[in-house]
Amino acid sequence: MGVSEKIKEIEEEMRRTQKNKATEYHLGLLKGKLARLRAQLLEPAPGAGAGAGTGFDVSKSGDARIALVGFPSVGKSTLLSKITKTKSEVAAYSFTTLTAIPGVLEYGGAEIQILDLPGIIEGAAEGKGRGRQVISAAKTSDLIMMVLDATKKAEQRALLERELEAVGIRLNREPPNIYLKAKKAGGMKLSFMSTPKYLDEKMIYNILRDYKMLNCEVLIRDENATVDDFIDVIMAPHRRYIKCLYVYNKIDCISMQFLDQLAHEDHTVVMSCELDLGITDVVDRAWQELNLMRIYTKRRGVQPNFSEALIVRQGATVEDVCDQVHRSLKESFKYALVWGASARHVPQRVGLGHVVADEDVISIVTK
Ligand SMILES: Nc1nc2c(ncn2[C@@H]2O[C@H](COP(=O)(O)OP(=O)(O)OP(=O)(O)O)[C@@H](O)[C@H]2O)c(=O)[nH]1
Ligand SMILES: [K+]
Ligand SMILES: [Mg+2]
Repeated sequence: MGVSEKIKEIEEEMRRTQKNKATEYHLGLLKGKLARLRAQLLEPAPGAGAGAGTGFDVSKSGDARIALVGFPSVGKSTLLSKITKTKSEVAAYSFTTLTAIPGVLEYGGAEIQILDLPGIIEGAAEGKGRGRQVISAAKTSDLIMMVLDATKKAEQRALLERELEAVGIRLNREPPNIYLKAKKAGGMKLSFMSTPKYLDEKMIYNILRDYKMLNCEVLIRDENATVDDFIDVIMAPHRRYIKCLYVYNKIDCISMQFLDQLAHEDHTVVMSCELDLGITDVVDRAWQELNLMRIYTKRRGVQPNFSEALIVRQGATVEDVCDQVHRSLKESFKYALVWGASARHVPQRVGLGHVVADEDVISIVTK
């Protein structure tokens, strides 16, 4: 029996099994098995070369990567052509795009790689169409833009989410607050910060044994942790926690009332590529979700160059900015002058520990 068939069988058994106190442990084990099989599905078979589990052969470039994921003909390629200089073929029929098409979005001196991907359909995670390849490519991104057709049924979003979940992508979530460390000896050591509501010792020991993790240390820090969370922690190398922005396209074809409803959902933006509506909003929101900041450097007496930015993560300090310029810069650092949102007055004289803000201008003074 192939892996896909085994997965189907387990899913079938889970559907048949009634959820109650007596079946809870059995269901927990089935979940664990399912997670292992799904990970296997993504591993290319030995000797298969760059096969099933790998994404498309596009190397990463720029400061971050955004993947456009969605059903066929929702407007992914149309969007790529709007926000980058790359032209990806657009047509009214499904599967117009057959491979990954990279483009570059320039955003105030930052360069973001946008990957236009083939459309995926239900069953993608199990290998339908290019599904697995698309999802593997999505797994390498810093942000998934899930492009949705506003005129289609609301289920499309949940369907896609399920496909991404099935291959270990967790959208807009943090890793579970559970500590797990494999040991060489000493058996299974389990402790809790407070009594968990959805997990008990028996369940955890069962799953650990099933995964042959007979020597390990577990600390459940979150009382709301579930069996799925615990399996995610065991499967950590196969899990990716990625931000997702839901982008509803074709709002030119829906009522104002429905548009208003969509626009108020979390992590959601609406647009019409056809009418050129909301595109800048989509780009701004994507930038926000990436949680990056653009810092412009300025030399004494010279205007800063706003077409080139240093890209740092949210919470970065002047020290991180120095490291971006040059690895040894902080050794000769004396102080920095800062203009912008993080400065109390401009310019503010600051040290290495100063936390910068998006679009700050910084002048570094060395010894
Ligand atoms: N009404 C309307 N049609 C749109 C809009 N944006 C794109 N389209 C149309 O939708 C169709 C599909 O667009 P594509 O960009 O090829 O869609 P895709 O998601 O890349 O499709 P695949 O590559 O086949 O997965 C084309 O006929 C577009 O002209 C929009 O905002 N409104
Ligand atoms: K299309
Ligand atoms: Mg396309």
